Amino acid sequence: MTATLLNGKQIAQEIRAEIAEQVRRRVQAGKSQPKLCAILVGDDPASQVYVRNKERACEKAGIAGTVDRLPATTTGTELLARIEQLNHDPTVHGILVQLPLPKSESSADPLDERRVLDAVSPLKDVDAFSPVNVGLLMQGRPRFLPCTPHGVVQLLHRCDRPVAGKHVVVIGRSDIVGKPIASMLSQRTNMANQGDAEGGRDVANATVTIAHSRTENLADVVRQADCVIAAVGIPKLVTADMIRPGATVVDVGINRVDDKLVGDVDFEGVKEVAGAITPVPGGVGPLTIAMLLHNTVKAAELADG
Ligand SMILES: Nc1nc2c(c(=O)[nH]1)N[C@@H](CN(C=O)c1ccc(C(=O)N[C@@H](CCC(=O)O)C(=O)O)cc1)CN2
Ligand SMILES: [Mg+2]
Repeated sequence: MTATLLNGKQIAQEIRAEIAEQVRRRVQAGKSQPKLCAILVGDDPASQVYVRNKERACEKAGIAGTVDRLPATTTGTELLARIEQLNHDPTVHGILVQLPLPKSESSADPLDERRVLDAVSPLKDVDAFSPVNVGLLMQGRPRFLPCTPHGVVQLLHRCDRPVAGKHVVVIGRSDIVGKPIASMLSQRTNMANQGDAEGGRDVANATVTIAHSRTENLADVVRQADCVIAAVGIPKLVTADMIRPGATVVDVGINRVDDKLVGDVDFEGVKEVAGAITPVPGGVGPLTIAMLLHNTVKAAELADG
């Protein structure tokens, strides 16, 4: 069997076109142009590419996008002060701090990721990393959905891969992907809130298992899954023998091995067993940026009152 390819790149393009149209209508109605400010500290090459891609995606969608590029020598106090400025700037609707932050050069005044993310106003927190937004999501009344998990939900929804009543195994328990996707897929209502739900399937009400580095007999656990979501950051961890025939396999991993991009799934082997599979690149990654645009428009709507 050869799996259906879940083309995240194409779905991201569809979503971005929908958002561009939403922004066009919004501005035509006399409302403000949504504005996103990204903060990039240091010179991590991958982060520079992601932030540049966010800037470009904003521009194409009619969203104003700016990037604050700060040196790796920036202190915790300086970064918190910049976030506070943006929190109070009424022209800025969305704020994000690109992760990872560099290893601090100032031991007296370090860049503390938790403190930095906590400082972003929950009403402008388009990454949905603040404790307020995480709490709202856990309670089933999200304000912003975290971008990568929302991308996965959109992918399953738009590719007609229902998970209601099914067993989803999430491999990985990060705050950015594993924990929120497990929460979203197990909730009572569909979390996919971009675009028209018609034609899609219920992406909620799943039975979810979270597996991780301490899980015993990982292969046995994964073999029980109707849908596997791999977000653990270990290249090609998920192999064909771990997959139930016909299962849906979503690869969130982006690992650089010998200058090549490799997912957490052994794509060549698994595609012969799975019912559907995302590639890397071109799977979940492009949806992260599409869902960031969605959240930026939502932040502008919240500011409308
Ligand atoms: N503040 C944030 N930091 C980080 C996030 C985030 O959502 N918010 N996620 C990742 C990085 N990221 C966006 O920031 C991101 C990663 C990958 C892609 C993507 O499109 N990947 C492509 C491959 C691109 C490549 O060649 O590297 C793909 O998978 O097809 C988009 C966004 C960590 N930090
Ligand atoms: Mg991918």
